[in-house]
This record gives sequence, structure tokens and C-alpha cells, in this order.
Amino acid sequence: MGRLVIISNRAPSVDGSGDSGGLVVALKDALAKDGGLWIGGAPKQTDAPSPSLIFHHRQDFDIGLFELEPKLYRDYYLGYSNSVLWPALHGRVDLIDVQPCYAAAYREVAGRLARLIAETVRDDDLIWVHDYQLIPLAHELKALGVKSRIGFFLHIPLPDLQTFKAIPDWRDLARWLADYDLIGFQTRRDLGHMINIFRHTLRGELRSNGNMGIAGREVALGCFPISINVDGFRRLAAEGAVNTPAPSLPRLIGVDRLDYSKGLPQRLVGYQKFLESHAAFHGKVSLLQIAPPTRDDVDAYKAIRTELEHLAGHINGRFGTVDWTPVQYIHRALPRDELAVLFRLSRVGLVTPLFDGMNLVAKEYVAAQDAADPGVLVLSQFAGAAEEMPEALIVNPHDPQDIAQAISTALEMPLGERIERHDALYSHLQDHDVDHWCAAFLKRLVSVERLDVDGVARFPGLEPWAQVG
Ligand SMILES: O=P(O)(O)OC[C@H]1O[C@@H](O)[C@H](O)[C@@H](O)[C@@H]1O
Repeated sequence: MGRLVIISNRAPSVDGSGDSGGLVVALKDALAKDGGLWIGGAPKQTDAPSPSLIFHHRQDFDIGLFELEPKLYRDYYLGYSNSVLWPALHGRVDLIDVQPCYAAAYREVAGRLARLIAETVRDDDLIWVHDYQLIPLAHELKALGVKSRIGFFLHIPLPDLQTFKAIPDWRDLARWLADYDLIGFQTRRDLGHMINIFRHTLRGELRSNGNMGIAGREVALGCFPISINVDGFRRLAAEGAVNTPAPSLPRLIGVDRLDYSKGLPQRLVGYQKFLESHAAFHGKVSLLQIAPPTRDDVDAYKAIRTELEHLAGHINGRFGTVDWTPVQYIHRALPRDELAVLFRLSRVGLVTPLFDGMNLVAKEYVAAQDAADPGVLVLSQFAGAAEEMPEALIVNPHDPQDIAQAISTALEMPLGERIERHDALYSHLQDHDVDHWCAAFLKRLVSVERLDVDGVARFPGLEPWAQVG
């Protein structure tokens, strides 16, 4: 039986430190099952990259690191990945920065990485590629004769066809995506966009089994909403809260990387509107916004930071008193256990991105609550999480009045209604935690029929994966 091989731009740490959140938690168990391998970028760049993967053996799985030169990395990561694809796929075509060296670096990295991977994978390995930084990988691997099944999961949104076409290389991207055996999306929204893009670009035909026929082969598509370790996060919050005093005022909380897709200025403007129209709450509520820095070297990120800091200062200057600071703003990351407790002790969770693949903060906020006295989640209609969390207060993040209204509804919501909404949200999460996500994707990847090229279904005997979870 083959191994599970995960490939992502960032690799987990080689010593297991910092494993507590995100993708590593999600994939660790599946990887540990049969001696899995995780291939990802080395944390540092070098002028003399190693000509092969650098392997590290961890107790639970192996890690293979690839190295890149600083300029190539910049053009591939800050450039094409985060100055072209990230804004475009988040619908911010106005922020796309097209430079010829970016696209070339993006392809170069995928090509180089494919050569390193081809040296180590076997036909019966199951390859799972993650996210927008590595879209051309299946194409490159197949060109090198790699016969493993290859799945891809897009963690961020896929926009509609017109927006997608704003990317200069949109045809290539569509073709590269069509080289995967299975493509997974966070939402039905994104899945629908992919079907439309394949139809328009590659004359793809939707089959009755949900796959698409493209140029003589089938590409399986599916919706697999990512999640968190629900029980673990609930325990972290409950245990940590035991010795933490409750805040003196009911608190609203927001936790987001300082990214323009997160709708942070719009959120503050909504809060400002709320304060304008609810004088009774002056001095009686506060907003804690934690916004750790990210991709600081990209201009669009510098601009959003300036805008947010200006707004926070403006609101505090306008409404604050000697005893009351309406907005507390923290521009650094806090440890996960501290965040869990802050979520539990906050009356309202504000998750109002302008466009988001999923948004796990929404799920963490719900998991962290005390079921007997839960807080209320205010959630953007454009977060992928909104498809699964209709019992949140759903808002339009572009409409400050809507945000203001939701804040006041949340603060005034009776206990019975808070419990009812939380119960519904929490029980859905319990049935759809991160293990469920991982198992569902792998089960589907294993079951993909590969009748391509020579008309023969390849790679039988991978059934054990279908039992994950
Ligand atoms: O650029 P960074 O810091 O590696 O972050 C990338 C990640 O950012 C996260 O916000 C996205 O949800 C992931 O999909 C993405 O891969």
C-alpha cells in the first residue's frame, strides 16, 4: 500500500513544535497511519539550494523540505502567489500586480518541485497538494511520468468566471487544475464557479456523477468544508477560562490576519455606526481586534494596516473617555490557548470578511463557547463558513448599518435564543470536525476511477484509505 504524500508551500516544523493549529492537526493522523510524507518549503531561502529534498524523520511522519533562492522565492511567493493569485481569487482584481518575472517564477518552482518529488514518489502513493501556491504541480508531475493519484484542495475561494479571467494566465491555470484527479473546494459556491470555468475554458462536460469530462479524461470535483478539532478547542477554552477573570465590560472580539480580504476597516466602520446610534452602550462595551501582521512586504498589506490603525485611533478619539477605550487593537499573534479563552469570554464574535474560503475563526469562536451561556457569532455572508452556519447572525460586510444592527441584536439577544443558536451550530461542528474533512477528501480521492489514457482503471488496492475516519 502506498503512502500519503502531502505537498504544501509551508512545511510543518521538523521537531513538531507549533503543531497545535491548522493543517498539521488536520492531517497528522492520516499521515501517521502508514508512514506518510509531507513535502514543503524550507523555512529559509539559500543561494545554493539543495539539489534534492532534505528529509527529516519525525515520530509521526517524514518531512521533505525543498529550498529556493531568495529572489525566486520572492517572485513565486510574494509575487505570483500573493500579488496575483491571492487578490484575484479573493475578487480584488484592482490589487493584482502583474510582473512577467512572477509568472515565470511560479512555473519554475512547480517544475523544480515536481522533479524533486518524482525522485521519491511511487505509483501507489496518494498525493495531496494544498492550495493556490502550487496549482501547476499535477501538470508537471504527469509530464515527468508520475502515475500516482493526485488530489488538490483549494483552501481559498475560487471566484466567478469573469473575475478569474482577470488573471493573465487564466487559461493555463484552468488547464493545470484539470490535470488533477480530484479537486476539492470549501463551498458549493466555489465548486459551481469551477464547473463554469471548466465549461467555458476547456469545454468541460458535467457528468451525472458530478465529475467533469475534459479532453477525454474525467476530473472529480467535490465540496469538502475544512474544520477544526472541535472537542480539543472547546477543552482548551473551558480549561483556560477557569482561572481567567471575565472582562469588566461585555466584549466583542475579532481575530484576523491583517489582510484586505478580512473586511477589517468595514468592521470598524460598522462598530462606529453602532456607537453613533446606541449611546446607551457608550462605556458599556468594547471591541478587541487582534490582527497579526502578514506578508508585510506587499504594498497592499501596508496600506490596510495604515487604514485600520487610523480608524481605530479615530473611533477611540471620538468616543473614548478617560475610563473607556472603545477599540483595543493588538497587532501581533497571540498563543492559541489564550485566543481560545478570549473567545469564550467574549459576548460577540465578529467574523466579517469580504470574501473568504472558509474562515476557521468562526468555527473556533463557536467551539470555545460555554454552552450554558454562549456568545453570538456575527458572520459575513461571503465567508465560506456561512454555508454551514446559518444560525449565526449573517451580515453583509460591505454595509456598516447591517453590521451595527447585528452588533446590537447580538448584545441584546436573550439567553434562550443564544443557547438555541449555539446548540445548532455546535452540533453541526461536532459531526463535521477536521477528521471528517480529511477522511472525506481521501475517501473520494481513493475512489476516483482513472480510466484515462489507456482506458484501464489504475491503482487498485488503495482501499485502506477509504477507512480513514
Ligand atoms: O502566506 P502564508 O502566511 O503561508 O499563508 C497562506 C495561507 O493563508 C491562510 O489564510 C489561508 O487560509 C491558506 O489557504 C493559505 O495557504
